[in-house]
Amino acid sequence: MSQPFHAAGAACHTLHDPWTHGLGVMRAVIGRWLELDITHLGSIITIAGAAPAAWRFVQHIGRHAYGWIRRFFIASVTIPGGDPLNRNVVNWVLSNVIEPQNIRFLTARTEVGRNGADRAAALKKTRRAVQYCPHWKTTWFWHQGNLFMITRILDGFSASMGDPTYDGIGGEELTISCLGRSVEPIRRLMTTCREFADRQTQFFVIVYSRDRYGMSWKPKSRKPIRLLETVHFDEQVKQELLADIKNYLDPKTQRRYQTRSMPYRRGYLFYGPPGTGKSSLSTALAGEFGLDLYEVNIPSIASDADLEQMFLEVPPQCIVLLEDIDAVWVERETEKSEQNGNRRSNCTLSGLLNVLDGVGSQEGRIVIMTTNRPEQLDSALVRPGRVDMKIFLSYISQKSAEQMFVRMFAIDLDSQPRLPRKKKDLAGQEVPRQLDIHEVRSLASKFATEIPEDTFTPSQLQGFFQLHLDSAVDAAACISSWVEKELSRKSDQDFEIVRNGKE
Ligand SMILES: Nc1ncnc2c1ncn2[C@@H]1O[C@H](COP(=O)(O)OP(=O)(O)OP(=O)(O)O)[C@@H](O)[C@H]1O
Repeated sequence: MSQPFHAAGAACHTLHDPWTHGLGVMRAVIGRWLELDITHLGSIITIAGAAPAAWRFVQHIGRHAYGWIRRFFIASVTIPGGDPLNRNVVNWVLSNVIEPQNIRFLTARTEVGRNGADRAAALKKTRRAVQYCPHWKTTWFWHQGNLFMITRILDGFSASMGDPTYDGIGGEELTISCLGRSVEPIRRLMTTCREFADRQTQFFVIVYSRDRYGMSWKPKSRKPIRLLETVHFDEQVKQELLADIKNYLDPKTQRRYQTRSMPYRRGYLFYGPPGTGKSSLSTALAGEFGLDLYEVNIPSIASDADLEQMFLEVPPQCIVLLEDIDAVWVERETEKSEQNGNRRSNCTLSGLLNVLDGVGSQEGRIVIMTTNRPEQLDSALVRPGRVDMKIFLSYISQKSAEQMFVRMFAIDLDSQPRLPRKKKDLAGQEVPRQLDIHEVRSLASKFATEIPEDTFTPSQLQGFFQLHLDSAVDAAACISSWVEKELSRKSDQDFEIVRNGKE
């Protein structure tokens, strides 16, 4: 009679005290062990000894089975590290497959000198942001009804991490595998990744430069698209340049060139004093036509063969930018003397002419060269075929100065509510009221009359605007004294000395 009562009591007890219950179980197990026959113990030891061999056997079978599955039921595509497509795929995976909140493995390092920031300044002892990159090797996911596996080969990972501009995306070889016997789903996935990248970068110009070993092109920065209206120079020349590039990029033109056996490429020379917009125009054109910009820094190129390799690796439709071509200029005589042993430059003029001409040059590319000293350029470099159009960017005209004024101050007009004619703040001070576009335009034309024609560079004027962005009225009022001061400076090397807040 007491038995049922006892059992019920135990159940109740167990329910309320798991600790005691656990102890009870352990006691039972140990009790059983103690009751073990020694022959049982021998069998257990034998089984334990055989377990690793069995495990190895299972692994071996597993590897073979996986190998067979791979061979007959898995399609795969490998993308080399550094290829733009690799970057597109990793970007897509990071945005659509790997959820940031679920990532537990990251690499971290201090952000130094990214996006063209000043390396020296970056290395100063200021606290800098920490850059975290997801650290992943393999990921599985379903996409459009197919099962995919993406594996990153991390062999060269430490080398990538040593590169200060590496952002954890697209540096390592990738293998995309898909369950099935066709690579078609992988191709579709790659198209999705590319479209995703295009959508992400449609408001940016991607600037590529050679990696620090000079081995491959890699994205250096993403510059927000600069509208052509924001680069001020002769409107007629601007329209001619635009029409020329538009015509060149038209597929019909390509067919015409090809049927007539003409090399399908175009070269432009932008020349003019420093600060007149040569680089800005190049970036604006890349944005306007949706092209990537490939920057070639000739002094850093090790040899003509490397230069040729670089040109071979640029994609068919892009802009190749050779900035300050005069800075690397080697006159033919100098080049001859260099051949006699006094060699200074790694990359020769003839090497440059070769790549511009065709050896190792991609069809469909646009080459833009910029210079401050066009008179020093060899006529061979700027002959038609290598330079098809020369654009002079000069000191700012009154008309451009007026346009620049309107651009600086009209930008926020629409988004700001129009204030009443006279308004006072809580302290009774009069608040400057919002101008309308007509008033800005009229101030702009007054402003422009104060600017002597073709005297200042647009970048000088931009410097003036930076000091007066708060008020168009102030800018218009201060321009005459600024002009006077600038004209009285003997040269560009004269600096304003500011003492106790005064000049
Ligand atoms: N024509 C222009 N229209 C508008 N802004 C300009 C123009 N020219 C220069 N700027 C401004 O001046 C700055 C320097 O311009 P940019 O670097 O394009 O000149 P650059 O001619 O390439 O100079 P450098 O020969 O020294 O390389 C930029 O911030 C740019 O916005």
